[in-house]
Amino acid sequence: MTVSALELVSVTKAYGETVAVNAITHNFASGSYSCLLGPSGCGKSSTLRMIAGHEVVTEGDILLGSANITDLPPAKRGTAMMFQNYALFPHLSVVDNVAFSQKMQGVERKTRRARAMELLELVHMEAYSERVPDQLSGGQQQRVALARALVTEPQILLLDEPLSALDPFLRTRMRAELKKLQRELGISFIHVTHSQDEALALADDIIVMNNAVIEQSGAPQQVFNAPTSEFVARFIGGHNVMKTDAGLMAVRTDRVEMARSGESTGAALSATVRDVEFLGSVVNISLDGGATGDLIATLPDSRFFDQPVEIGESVFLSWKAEDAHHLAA
Ligand SMILES: Nc1ncnc2c1ncn2[C@@H]1O[C@H](COP(=O)(O)OP(=O)(O)OP(=O)(O)O)[C@@H](O)[C@H]1O
Repeated sequence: MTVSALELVSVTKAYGETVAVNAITHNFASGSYSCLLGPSGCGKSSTLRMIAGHEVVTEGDILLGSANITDLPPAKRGTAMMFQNYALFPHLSVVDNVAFSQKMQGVERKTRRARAMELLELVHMEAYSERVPDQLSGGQQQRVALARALVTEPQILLLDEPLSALDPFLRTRMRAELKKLQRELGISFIHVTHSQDEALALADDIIVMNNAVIEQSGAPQQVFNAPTSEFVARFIGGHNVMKTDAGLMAVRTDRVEMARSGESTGAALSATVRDVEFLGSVVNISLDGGATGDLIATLPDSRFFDQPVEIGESVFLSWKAEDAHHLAA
């Protein structure tokens, strides 16, 4: 199967007066894992639902390869959606849940059950085929929902907060399984999340949304290392946003060097230790940077404990010029 790229061209969604998505343009590369990342209400689910065909596009176009799919019904688009609550039919067995869409297409029973069993094997759920959803754990229900979405052989799988119903341990495990599945199938996954960690761990391409627009997109390392706006620097986490004479700047908290007062450094800033938080492998030191604002220095635990600082102590902070990035306000 050839997998096409998906393109959003100036796509807008308005619900009456509310503009949920405002003229966004983005190219999702074929066979890539993309995460739509942003806070609640930024328009990511509306974007996903328009791609799926569950929501009418107010303006703009959605192109899949050379086809304009903007106005096609969901089943004719080459996309499939996996919902947050999995939306399994409670009275149908696992295998019948997975085979359901083929039944609707008139595929004969034996063929559709065989195909459903193939998909259940793919997600390691073949042993549970005759159970009903209530007899499965959250993680198992999610696997069945995945199999059900994939049975239609979509070019693009759309996932709306697929991991949010799982406990933290299972979430990390399923995250790895989603990524592996996407790699094996070679189709595109577009995954909506408000979790920075999830997006950084999974995505080839992160699309950060805020207030109905795309603030920044790119590879995880690129977005994390060089946020271009204050919003992205704060939302992606791990950054200090500093007020300087040259405007707002971002520096990763783990790129801040800390020296004690009196030591000779090319210090950029003096600051006072406000708090020390031990996080296992690293220690976060909260600092009062005066007019520059509050900062955090993240040190490896061994470095911190070699020369621990006390709350109230004065320190000098510095960083390499290339680690500081100008931010749009
Ligand atoms: N059916 C609807 N009718 C009216 N307004 C809506 C509707 N669906 C969403 N909205 C509004 O559109 C905006 C974007 O909503 P959307 O669900 O796309 O955001 P989101 O980023 O996915 O948020 P969340 O993470 O909370 O699901 C919000 O202001 C929301 O209140």
